[in-house]
Amino acid sequence: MIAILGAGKMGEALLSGLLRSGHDPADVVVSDARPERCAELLESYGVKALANTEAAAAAETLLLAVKPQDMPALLAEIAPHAGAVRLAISIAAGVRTATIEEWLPATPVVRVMPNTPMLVGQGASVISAGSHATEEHLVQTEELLRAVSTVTRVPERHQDAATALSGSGPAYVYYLAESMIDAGVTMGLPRATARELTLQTLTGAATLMRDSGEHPAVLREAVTSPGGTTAAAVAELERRGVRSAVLDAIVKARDRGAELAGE
Ligand SMILES: NC(=O)C1=CN([C@@H]2O[C@H](COP(=O)(O)OP(=O)(O)OC[C@H]3O[C@@H](n4cnc5c(N)ncnc54)[C@H](O)[C@@H]3O)[C@@H](O)[C@H]2O)C=CC1
Ligand SMILES: O=C(O)[C@@H]1CCC=N1
Repeated sequence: MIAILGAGKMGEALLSGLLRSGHDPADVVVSDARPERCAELLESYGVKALANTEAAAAAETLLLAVKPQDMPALLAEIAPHAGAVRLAISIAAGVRTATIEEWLPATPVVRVMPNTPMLVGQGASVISAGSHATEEHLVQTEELLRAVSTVTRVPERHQDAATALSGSGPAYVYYLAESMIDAGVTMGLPRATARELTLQTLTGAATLMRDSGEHPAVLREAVTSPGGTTAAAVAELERRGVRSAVLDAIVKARDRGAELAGE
Protein backbone atom coordinates (compact mmCIF):
# COMPACT_ATOMS: atom_id res chain seq x y z
CA MET A 1 0.00 0.00 0.00
CA ILE A 2 1.21 3.49 -0.93
CA ALA A 3 -0.07 6.47 1.10
CA ILE A 4 0.08 10.03 -0.23
CA LEU A 5 0.07 12.37 2.75
CA GLY A 6 -0.88 15.89 1.62
CA ALA A 7 -2.85 15.51 -1.58
CA GLY A 8 -2.61 19.04 -3.00
CA LYS A 9 -1.37 19.92 -6.50
CA MET A 10 1.81 17.85 -6.38
CA GLY A 11 0.18 15.02 -4.41
CA GLU A 12 -2.53 14.74 -7.06
CA ALA A 13 0.08 14.72 -9.84
CA LEU A 14 1.83 11.82 -8.10
CA LEU A 15 -1.48 10.04 -7.60
CA SER A 16 -2.52 10.34 -11.25
CA GLY A 17 0.94 9.17 -12.35
CA LEU A 18 0.78 6.11 -10.10
CA LEU A 19 -2.62 5.14 -11.46
CA ARG A 20 -1.57 5.80 -15.08
CA SER A 21 1.46 3.56 -14.64
CA GLY A 22 -0.76 0.67 -13.57
CA HIS A 23 -1.08 0.89 -9.79
CA ASP A 24 -4.45 -0.37 -8.58
CA PRO A 25 -6.53 2.41 -6.91
CA ALA A 26 -7.17 -0.12 -4.12
CA ASP A 27 -3.42 -0.08 -3.31
CA VAL A 28 -3.20 3.70 -2.94
CA VAL A 29 -4.66 5.83 -0.13
CA VAL A 30 -4.55 9.58 0.36
CA SER A 31 -4.82 11.81 3.39
CA ASP A 32 -5.30 15.54 3.46
CA ALA A 33 -6.12 18.14 6.10
CA ARG A 34 -9.05 19.34 3.92
CA PRO A 35 -11.96 16.85 3.91
CA GLU A 36 -13.39 18.39 0.70
CA ARG A 37 -10.09 17.64 -1.06
CA CYS A 38 -10.32 13.99 -0.01
CA ALA A 39 -13.88 13.81 -1.37
CA GLU A 40 -12.70 15.31 -4.69
CA LEU A 41 -9.94 12.71 -5.09
CA LEU A 42 -12.29 9.86 -4.23
CA GLU A 43 -14.68 11.15 -6.88
CA SER A 44 -11.99 11.65 -9.57
CA TYR A 45 -9.72 8.66 -8.97
CA GLY A 46 -11.66 6.21 -6.78
CA VAL A 47 -8.97 6.22 -4.08
CA LYS A 48 -9.80 5.92 -0.41
CA ALA A 49 -8.97 8.76 2.00
CA LEU A 50 -7.83 7.99 5.53
CA ALA A 51 -6.66 10.05 8.50
CA ASN A 52 -2.89 10.68 8.51
CA THR A 53 -2.31 8.18 11.30
CA GLU A 54 -4.41 5.45 9.64
CA ALA A 55 -2.72 6.01 6.28
CA ALA A 56 0.74 5.82 7.87
CA ALA A 57 -0.21 2.61 9.70
CA ALA A 58 -1.61 0.98 6.55
CA ALA A 59 1.21 1.77 4.12
CA GLU A 60 4.66 0.37 3.39
CA THR A 61 5.49 3.41 1.25
CA LEU A 62 4.75 6.99 2.29
CA LEU A 63 4.77 9.89 -0.17
CA LEU A 64 5.07 13.02 1.97
CA ALA A 65 3.68 15.93 -0.09
CA VAL A 66 2.65 18.63 2.41
CA LYS A 67 4.25 22.10 2.35
CA PRO A 68 7.64 22.27 4.10
CA GLN A 69 6.19 24.29 7.01
CA ASP A 70 3.53 21.60 7.60
CA MET A 71 6.07 18.76 7.64
CA PRO A 72 7.11 18.89 11.36
CA ALA A 73 3.48 18.60 12.55
CA LEU A 74 2.77 15.79 10.08
CA LEU A 75 5.89 13.82 11.08
CA ALA A 76 5.12 14.25 14.79
CA GLU A 77 1.59 12.99 14.18
CA ILE A 78 2.46 9.92 12.10
CA ALA A 79 5.72 8.83 13.78
CA PRO A 80 4.08 6.62 16.44
CA HIS A 81 2.02 4.86 13.74
CA ALA A 82 4.62 4.33 11.02
CA GLY A 83 6.12 1.05 12.27
CA ALA A 84 5.37 -0.86 9.06
CA VAL A 85 6.73 1.82 6.75
CA ARG A 86 9.56 0.52 4.54
CA LEU A 87 10.19 3.70 2.51
CA ALA A 88 9.38 7.39 3.09
CA ILE A 89 9.63 9.63 0.03
CA SER A 90 9.46 13.39 0.63
CA ILE A 91 8.95 16.06 -2.02
CA ALA A 92 9.03 19.00 0.42
CA ALA A 93 11.46 21.71 -0.69
CA GLY A 94 14.35 22.26 1.73
CA VAL A 95 13.44 19.47 4.19
CA ARG A 96 16.56 17.38 4.71
CA THR A 97 16.48 13.58 4.95
CA ALA A 98 18.18 13.90 8.38
CA THR A 99 15.20 15.91 9.65
CA ILE A 100 12.77 13.20 8.54
CA GLU A 101 15.02 10.51 10.03
CA GLU A 102 14.82 12.28 13.40
CA TRP A 103 11.10 11.46 13.39
CA LEU A 104 11.23 8.12 11.58
CA PRO A 105 14.49 6.60 12.84
CA ALA A 106 15.80 3.63 10.83
CA THR A 107 13.25 4.28 8.05
CA PRO A 108 14.80 4.56 4.56
CA VAL A 109 14.12 8.10 3.33
CA VAL A 110 14.42 9.41 -0.23
CA ARG A 111 14.22 13.15 -0.87
CA VAL A 112 12.78 14.34 -4.17
CA MET A 113 12.65 17.74 -5.84
CA PRO A 114 10.06 17.58 -8.61
CA ASN A 115 8.65 20.50 -10.60
CA THR A 116 5.16 21.53 -11.66
CA PRO A 117 5.25 20.18 -15.26
CA MET A 118 4.80 16.89 -13.38
CA LEU A 119 1.10 17.88 -13.48
CA VAL A 120 1.12 17.09 -17.22
CA GLY A 121 3.54 14.16 -17.03
CA GLN A 122 6.56 16.30 -18.09
CA GLY A 123 8.31 16.92 -14.78
CA ALA A 124 12.01 16.87 -13.96
CA SER A 125 12.81 15.31 -10.58
CA VAL A 126 16.08 14.93 -8.72
CA ILE A 127 16.35 12.35 -5.94
CA SER A 128 18.79 11.79 -3.07
CA ALA A 129 19.09 8.92 -0.61
CA GLY A 130 18.93 9.42 3.13
CA SER A 131 21.31 7.54 5.41
CA HIS A 132 19.24 4.31 5.51
CA ALA A 133 18.14 4.29 1.85
CA THR A 134 19.79 1.76 -0.46
CA GLU A 135 19.94 1.23 -4.23
CA GLU A 136 16.68 -0.69 -3.96
CA HIS A 137 14.90 2.32 -2.41
CA LEU A 138 16.24 4.66 -5.10
CA VAL A 139 15.06 2.26 -7.81
CA GLN A 140 11.64 2.02 -6.16
CA THR A 141 11.40 5.83 -6.05
CA GLU A 142 12.47 6.11 -9.70
CA GLU A 143 9.73 3.65 -10.66
CA LEU A 144 7.11 5.69 -8.80
CA LEU A 145 8.17 8.98 -10.40
CA ARG A 146 8.85 7.85 -13.98
CA ALA A 147 5.20 8.09 -15.04
CA VAL A 148 5.24 11.84 -14.42
CA SER A 149 8.85 13.01 -14.72
CA THR A 150 12.42 12.29 -15.66
CA VAL A 151 14.47 11.26 -12.63
CA THR A 152 18.10 12.22 -11.93
CA ARG A 153 20.10 11.10 -8.90
CA VAL A 154 22.14 13.76 -7.10
CA PRO A 155 23.99 13.77 -3.79
CA GLU A 156 21.84 15.55 -1.19
CA ARG A 157 24.29 18.48 -1.04
CA HIS A 158 23.15 19.35 -4.59
CA GLN A 159 19.45 19.44 -3.73
CA ASP A 160 19.40 23.22 -3.14
CA ALA A 161 21.06 23.82 -6.51
CA ALA A 162 18.61 21.49 -8.27
CA THR A 163 15.71 23.17 -6.49
CA ALA A 164 16.94 26.55 -7.78
CA LEU A 165 17.38 25.24 -11.34
CA SER A 166 14.55 22.82 -12.07
CA GLY A 167 12.26 23.11 -9.01
CA SER A 168 11.80 26.87 -9.42
CA GLY A 169 12.76 26.74 -13.12
CA PRO A 170 9.24 26.72 -14.59
CA ALA A 171 8.71 30.16 -12.97
CA TYR A 172 11.65 31.59 -14.95
CA VAL A 173 10.24 30.21 -18.19
CA TYR A 174 6.79 31.68 -17.44
CA TYR A 175 8.45 35.01 -16.62
CA LEU A 176 10.10 34.98 -20.06
CA ALA A 177 6.80 33.93 -21.65
CA GLU A 178 4.95 36.84 -20.02
CA SER A 179 7.62 39.28 -21.28
CA MET A 180 7.46 37.91 -24.83
CA ILE A 181 3.64 38.08 -24.92
CA ASP A 182 3.73 41.66 -23.60
CA ALA A 183 6.26 42.59 -26.29
CA GLY A 184 3.96 41.16 -28.97
CA VAL A 185 1.01 43.15 -27.59
CA THR A 186 3.16 46.33 -27.37
CA MET A 187 3.88 45.94 -31.09
CA GLY A 188 0.16 45.61 -31.84
CA LEU A 189 -0.38 41.85 -32.11
CA PRO A 190 -3.67 40.55 -30.68
CA ARG A 191 -2.96 39.00 -27.23
CA ALA A 192 -4.19 35.55 -28.35
CA THR A 193 -1.81 35.63 -31.33
CA ALA A 194 1.10 36.77 -29.14
CA ARG A 195 0.34 33.96 -26.68
CA GLU A 196 0.13 31.27 -29.35
CA LEU A 197 3.36 32.38 -31.07
CA THR A 198 5.22 32.57 -27.72
CA LEU A 199 3.98 29.17 -26.59
CA GLN A 200 4.87 27.39 -29.83
CA THR A 201 8.27 29.13 -29.93
CA LEU A 202 9.15 27.97 -26.39
CA THR A 203 7.89 24.43 -27.02
CA GLY A 204 9.57 24.19 -30.44
CA ALA A 205 12.89 25.64 -29.24
CA ALA A 206 13.00 23.20 -26.29
CA THR A 207 12.16 20.25 -28.54
CA LEU A 208 14.85 21.27 -31.06
CA MET A 209 17.44 21.58 -28.28
CA ARG A 210 16.53 18.14 -26.96
CA ASP A 211 16.26 16.35 -30.32
CA SER A 212 19.36 17.89 -31.94
CA GLY A 213 21.55 17.49 -28.83
CA GLU A 214 23.22 20.76 -29.89
CA HIS A 215 24.66 23.31 -27.50
CA PRO A 216 22.20 26.22 -27.09
CA ALA A 217 24.85 28.67 -28.33
CA VAL A 218 25.03 26.78 -31.66
CA LEU A 219 21.24 26.86 -32.00
CA ARG A 220 21.21 30.58 -31.21
CA GLU A 221 23.89 31.26 -33.83
CA ALA A 222 21.75 29.44 -36.40
CA VAL A 223 18.96 32.00 -35.80
CA THR A 224 21.26 35.01 -35.84
CA SER A 225 21.82 36.50 -39.32
CA PRO A 226 24.71 38.98 -39.61
CA GLY A 227 23.36 42.49 -39.08
CA GLY A 228 19.84 41.10 -38.71
CA THR A 229 16.95 41.21 -36.27
CA THR A 230 18.12 38.57 -33.79
CA ALA A 231 21.56 40.20 -33.50
CA ALA A 232 19.84 43.49 -32.59
CA ALA A 233 17.76 41.77 -29.88
CA VAL A 234 20.64 39.75 -28.41
CA ALA A 235 22.87 42.84 -28.28
CA GLU A 236 20.21 44.58 -26.18
CA LEU A 237 19.94 41.57 -23.83
CA GLU A 238 23.72 41.59 -23.41
CA ARG A 239 23.80 45.36 -22.85
CA ARG A 240 21.20 44.95 -20.06
CA GLY A 241 23.16 42.13 -18.44
CA VAL A 242 20.31 39.61 -18.73
CA ARG A 243 22.70 36.63 -18.81
CA SER A 244 24.36 37.55 -15.53
CA ALA A 245 21.00 38.52 -13.99
CA VAL A 246 19.68 35.01 -14.72
CA LEU A 247 22.81 33.43 -13.28
CA ASP A 248 22.67 35.57 -10.12
CA ALA A 249 18.93 34.97 -9.72
CA ILE A 250 19.36 31.19 -9.75
CA VAL A 251 22.24 31.37 -7.26
CA LYS A 252 19.97 33.52 -5.03
CA ALA A 253 17.30 30.81 -5.22
CA ARG A 254 19.92 28.21 -4.21
CA ASP A 255 21.00 30.35 -1.24
CA ARG A 256 17.38 30.90 -0.16
CA GLY A 257 16.84 27.11 -0.27
CA ALA A 258 19.82 26.57 2.02
CA GLU A 259 18.51 29.28 4.36
CA LEU A 260 15.05 27.66 4.50
CA ALA A 261 16.66 24.29 5.25
CA GLY A 262 18.43 25.94 8.21
CA GLU A 263 21.90 25.49 6.74
N1 LIG B 1 4.65 23.79 -6.32
C1 LIG B 1 5.91 23.57 -6.76
O1 LIG B 1 6.44 24.17 -7.72
C2 LIG B 1 6.72 22.53 -6.10
C3 LIG B 1 6.38 22.04 -4.87
N2 LIG B 1 7.16 21.14 -4.25
C4 LIG B 1 6.83 20.66 -2.93
O2 LIG B 1 5.64 19.91 -2.99
C5 LIG B 1 4.97 19.99 -1.75
C6 LIG B 1 3.49 20.21 -2.00
O3 LIG B 1 3.32 21.39 -2.72
P1 LIG B 1 1.93 21.73 -3.46
O4 LIG B 1 1.28 20.47 -3.92
O5 LIG B 1 2.25 22.81 -4.41
O6 LIG B 1 1.09 22.31 -2.22
P2 LIG B 1 -0.49 22.27 -1.95
O7 LIG B 1 -0.78 23.35 -0.97
O8 LIG B 1 -1.25 22.24 -3.24
O9 LIG B 1 -0.69 20.86 -1.24
C7 LIG B 1 -0.38 20.59 0.10
C8 LIG B 1 -1.56 19.81 0.69
O10 LIG B 1 -1.20 19.38 2.02
C9 LIG B 1 -2.38 19.45 2.81
N3 LIG B 1 -1.95 19.47 4.22
C10 LIG B 1 -1.44 20.49 4.94
N4 LIG B 1 -1.14 20.08 6.19
C11 LIG B 1 -1.45 18.75 6.25
C12 LIG B 1 -1.35 17.78 7.26
N5 LIG B 1 -0.83 18.03 8.47
N6 LIG B 1 -1.77 16.54 6.97
C13 LIG B 1 -2.28 16.23 5.74
N7 LIG B 1 -2.41 17.13 4.76
C14 LIG B 1 -1.99 18.37 5.00
C15 LIG B 1 -3.10 20.69 2.34
O11 LIG B 1 -4.48 20.65 2.67
C16 LIG B 1 -2.84 20.62 0.82
O12 LIG B 1 -3.88 19.96 0.13
C17 LIG B 1 5.65 21.11 -0.96
O13 LIG B 1 6.39 20.55 0.09
C18 LIG B 1 6.56 21.79 -1.96
O14 LIG B 1 7.78 22.21 -1.36
C19 LIG B 1 8.26 20.64 -4.85
C20 LIG B 1 8.63 21.06 -6.09
C21 LIG B 1 7.91 22.05 -6.80
O1 LIG C 1 9.43 28.37 -4.42
C1 LIG C 1 9.63 27.39 -3.69
O2 LIG C 1 10.13 27.55 -2.55
C2 LIG C 1 9.26 26.00 -4.16
C3 LIG C 1 10.44 25.13 -4.31
C4 LIG C 1 10.53 24.79 -5.75
C5 LIG C 1 9.38 25.40 -6.34
N1 LIG C 1 8.66 26.02 -5.48
